[in-house]
Amino acid sequence: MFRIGIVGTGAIGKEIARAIDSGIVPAKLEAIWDRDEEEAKSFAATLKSKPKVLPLKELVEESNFVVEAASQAAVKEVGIAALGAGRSVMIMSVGALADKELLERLRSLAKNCHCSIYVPSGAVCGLDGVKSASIARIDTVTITTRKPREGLRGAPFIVKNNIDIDKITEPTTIYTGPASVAIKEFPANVNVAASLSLVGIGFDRTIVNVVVDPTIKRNIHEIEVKGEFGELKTHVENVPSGFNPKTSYLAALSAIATLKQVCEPLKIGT
Ligand SMILES: NC(=O)C1=CN([C@@H]2O[C@H](COP(=O)(O)OP(=O)(O)OC[C@H]3O[C@@H](n4cnc5c(N)ncnc54)[C@H](OP(=O)(O)O)[C@@H]3O)[C@@H](O)[C@H]2O)C=CC1
Ligand SMILES: O=C([O-])CC(=O)C(=O)O
Repeated sequence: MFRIGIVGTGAIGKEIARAIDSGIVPAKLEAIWDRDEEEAKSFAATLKSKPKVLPLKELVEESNFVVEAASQAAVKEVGIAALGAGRSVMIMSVGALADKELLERLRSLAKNCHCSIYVPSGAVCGLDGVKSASIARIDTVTITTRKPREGLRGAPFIVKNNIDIDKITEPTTIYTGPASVAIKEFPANVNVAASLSLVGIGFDRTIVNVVVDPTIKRNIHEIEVKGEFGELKTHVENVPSGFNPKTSYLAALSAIATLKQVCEPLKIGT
């Protein structure tokens, strides 16, 4: 039986915890952790499985599968602690894996301990097709992320460039460039571009457009891929999480679906 530990109990971590608690994922919710320990404790008390609230080291010791749902900065610490102790890990803050050295370190730890690193599709659709297409030649990959103001507010790129997001009254492309840069400029907004880069043609050749769109209420991601296989286009209009407007509900659902797949013998999809 999987004994899951979750680091980060915000919008995604809470949804995952509730899904395990209610039996949607056939596993035990062993422990949770958040840097707001008191909040994590009150959340744990609302769950029927009453998970322990434990700092990273103890959480890893008590669990046999660790979920990172915290921040890009947390990925290194969580990944190394979990894989180093022989636990598989699921990473939500995928942008951290743009750091080639970190990615290689985590890969090699996983290989040595016969563990896996799971990266869910998150808030995008179509990674299955891109993964298949990448077996042959891919020429171009573009992702366009459109979010309402609240979905982008506070991003380093916006702050650094003094963009007054409240003065934007029509759909405006504020960034076009490689995923390698986008993921640093919008760390809480375009992790999807990182997942796409990992399955496709890498962080430098994946082009990201970020659009502030005050006319919409959903987080929209569009992917376009051209290659030897033909062409692929996906479009998803995500309901934002009620807890965190930057994060789409689908991202949490994708994490839950991935955990279900990890825990069950039947695996479907590319
Ligand atoms: N792969 C994908 O498609 C998607 C990925 N994401 C990413 O997934 C991650 C989780 O998203 P979400 O739940 O919406 O984020 P939230 O901000 O709602 O929740 C994250 C929680 O983790 C806490 N936290 C941050 N760093 C640490 C740490 N080192 N140790 C313990 N707790 C920590 C945060 O505390 P505090 O508030 O103090 O920072 C917060 O309570 C984010 O990095 C987000 O960008 C989001 C959407 C889609
Ligand atoms: O949830 C979303 O729509 C996408 C997101 O924030 C991310 O990829 O970081």
